[in-house]
Amino acid sequence: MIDNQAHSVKAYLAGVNLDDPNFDYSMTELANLAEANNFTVVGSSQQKAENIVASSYLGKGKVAEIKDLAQGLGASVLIVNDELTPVQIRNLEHMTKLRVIDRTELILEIFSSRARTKQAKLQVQLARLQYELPRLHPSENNLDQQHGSGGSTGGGFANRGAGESKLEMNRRTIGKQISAIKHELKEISGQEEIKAARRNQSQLPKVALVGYTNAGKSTTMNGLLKAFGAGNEDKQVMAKDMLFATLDTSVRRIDLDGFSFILSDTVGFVSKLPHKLVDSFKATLQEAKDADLLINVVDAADPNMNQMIKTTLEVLDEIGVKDLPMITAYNKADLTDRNYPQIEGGDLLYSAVDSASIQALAKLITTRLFSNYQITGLRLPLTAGKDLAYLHQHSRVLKEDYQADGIEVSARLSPQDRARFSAYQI
Ligand SMILES: Nc1nc2c(ncn2[C@@H]2O[C@H](COP(=O)(O)OP(=O)(O)OP(=O)(O)O)[C@@H](O)[C@H]2O)c(=O)[nH]1
Ligand SMILES: [Mg+2]
Repeated sequence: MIDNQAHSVKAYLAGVNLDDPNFDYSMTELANLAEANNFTVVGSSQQKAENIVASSYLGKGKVAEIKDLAQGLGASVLIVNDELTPVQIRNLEHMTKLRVIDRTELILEIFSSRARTKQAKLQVQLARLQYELPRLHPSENNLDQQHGSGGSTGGGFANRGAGESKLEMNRRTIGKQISAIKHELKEISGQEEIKAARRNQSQLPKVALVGYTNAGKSTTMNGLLKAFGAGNEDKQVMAKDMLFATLDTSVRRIDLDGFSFILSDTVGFVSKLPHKLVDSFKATLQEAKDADLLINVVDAADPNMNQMIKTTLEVLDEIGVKDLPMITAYNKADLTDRNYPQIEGGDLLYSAVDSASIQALAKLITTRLFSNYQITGLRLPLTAGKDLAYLHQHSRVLKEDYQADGIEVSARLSPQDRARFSAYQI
């Protein structure tokens, strides 16, 4: 565990640049992640190279240079821009005399400190244990370390045998914890009420807010809820100026004029999001996979906007979201000098805290989701209670009139539902 809550610890950053055009941006991100973890970033170095050095990530000369610079600036921690092997971390710590933290551990740590619900906590714990498992080392008393009570016990040759059996025990314990958590997560997602809620939700079109962390997804959800919350206006989600404020998925029904859909808000993205983390957040990200329309919320006031868009598209690809219709929603226009709200092509420049913007977003969603829906008149037999219930769940029923020979209904129907009820059309 990274323990820097009591006072801000000074950290030095380092990264290997393998001729990556986005390298500078990834270092900016690393600094933001470090600061989100309460570190004070005092300096940063990069090494241009063709390969990562297998034993120590950075080359020897660079390590010596960083050691001097970091010490001169009073840093006690070195944060590196990639996920390192256990050997690389140990060697770097040995060579620099600094505590070395890699990008994955940094992100895991932020997720740990933000997790509030049981599901989020279990998902983070799972990712953390999976990260730690291959990093157990015979010379380290890892489980003690995990509970914050000790560091390396520095196993020499003499206690190697004891160390190895301890290692086996630690591996077994972590392995058991991993299966227990997987089991518990499965149970949570299998709970009947959640399943029932999903079934109900699946009747209406689904829209998912996705995007880079801190772009304004939750604020956008709150704006739509406030204006069109269908009686759930007070079910606002948490929006906050920090990385990864949201770690769960919230799902709400939105009733626009004549149209309804299900809106979800979920965890934000960052580049090089650790695979294990993406993997353990599968359930949370499911909503985005099931969506009929994605709203990619972008911070239009951030100079790195284009890289953030690229990052979001990469993460979506990684979680298997492909070829879904998408609106790019350029948020925080109030922090730019441009006029808003403004619809351009299929996209929107807006501010999530501006009500005219929220109306424009709603209109755009309507156009994209419901353009081929039509108001349809039906006459159902009086015995068609099931059909009527279906219509209420799947569409917006605008009129329902009981007459002697049947129920006259007017509803806004998708092409599929128009075909389904064609026999009853009037
Ligand atoms: N000025 C301005 N600030 C905004 C706007 N939209 C959101 N914010 C602020 O941006 C910060 C992040 O907003 P959130 O809605 O929490 O962002 P998010 O995308 O849900 O972030 P994560 O859940 O952390 O990934 C908050 O401080 C919001 O108040 C906007 O249109 N204008
Ligand atoms: Mg959020």
